[in-house]
Amino acid sequence: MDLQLPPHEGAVISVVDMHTGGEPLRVIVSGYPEVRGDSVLSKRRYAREHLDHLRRFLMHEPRGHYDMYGALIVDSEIPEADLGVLFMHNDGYSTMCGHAVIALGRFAVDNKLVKEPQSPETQVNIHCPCGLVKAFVEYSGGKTGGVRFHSVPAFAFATDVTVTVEGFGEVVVDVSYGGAFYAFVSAQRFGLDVNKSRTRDLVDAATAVTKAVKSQVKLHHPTSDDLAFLYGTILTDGKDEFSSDPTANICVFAEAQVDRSPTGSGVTARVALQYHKGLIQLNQTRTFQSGATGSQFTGKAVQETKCGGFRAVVVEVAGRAFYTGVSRFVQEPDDELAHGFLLNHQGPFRGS
Ligand SMILES: O=C(O)[C@H]1NCC[C@@H]1O
Repeated sequence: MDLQLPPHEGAVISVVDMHTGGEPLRVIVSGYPEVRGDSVLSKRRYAREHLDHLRRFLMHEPRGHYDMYGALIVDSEIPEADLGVLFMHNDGYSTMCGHAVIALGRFAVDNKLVKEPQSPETQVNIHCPCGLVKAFVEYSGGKTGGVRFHSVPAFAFATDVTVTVEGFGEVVVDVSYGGAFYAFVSAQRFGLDVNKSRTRDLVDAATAVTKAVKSQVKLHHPTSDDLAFLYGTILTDGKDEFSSDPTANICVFAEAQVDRSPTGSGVTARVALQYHKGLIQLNQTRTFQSGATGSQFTGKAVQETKCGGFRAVVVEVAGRAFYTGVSRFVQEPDDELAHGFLLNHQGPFRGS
């Protein structure tokens, strides 16, 4: 059967779907209008202000779902970048996304966005809103495989901060930056287990922490105010001391969105925190496991550096991404739900 597109209005948007450790990545390959701006950060602002209907069209139902994630490839103003990217989720636009970098590394090599692929690894420089991230993609016999990346300087922003969390009282959290800011706290503080508790309970606790930190801790980033916001909360199993055993965490980000992967930017921030506390040394590789799916990334601090006045580290994160499909999305003129809506099991219907 020769599949035809139905009669539609507006652009046809083509995507390639992938996943990294279970976390989806919808890579937008054509159909988007020009994203204006003279930097990746200003393009992020432009997309938020002028093109947000397209994010909802692709991320929300009926084409996406509550926990969908996307990447829009854009031009970068940095000469050494092979590509620029904007990240999108259920509520807006992120500044860093490790699971997406792992998938995009493969995508870039497979789709010849880099010059000549090299074996055993091809370097892909991806300009994310937080800065230049270097991905190293396994490449052999014409096939791409696992990906490791070096993120932007990561640093512990504040440790042992007491916040008052609705429903839980005073909670002590750490705040760390790995291209995006996260609050970290052991799930045990809420009587929960990141591997065994109901996802809904983990989401409720993490969301309450996010709300508290957002209102009670003022964040700042040395290079741009656009980076100074709390992206989410990561509940951990509390096993921060170095060990060859995996340590589990679950990341709840954006609007109570649950990462299926161990969270590349979260692993970056968590390694920076562990390094800051003297719990891990340079080049000690730790395995991080998703409490949601059991999928794993590895992470290690590879170099000391600075970010403004913060002592920072370059963190290497490694994982594997897979392709799941290719789609072309359209909108029929008489479809009242075509613009996208969100439904989760806890809240009311939210049309967009
Ligand atoms: O791997 C990561 O860094 C991302 N996954 C979804 C939330 C984060 O952006």
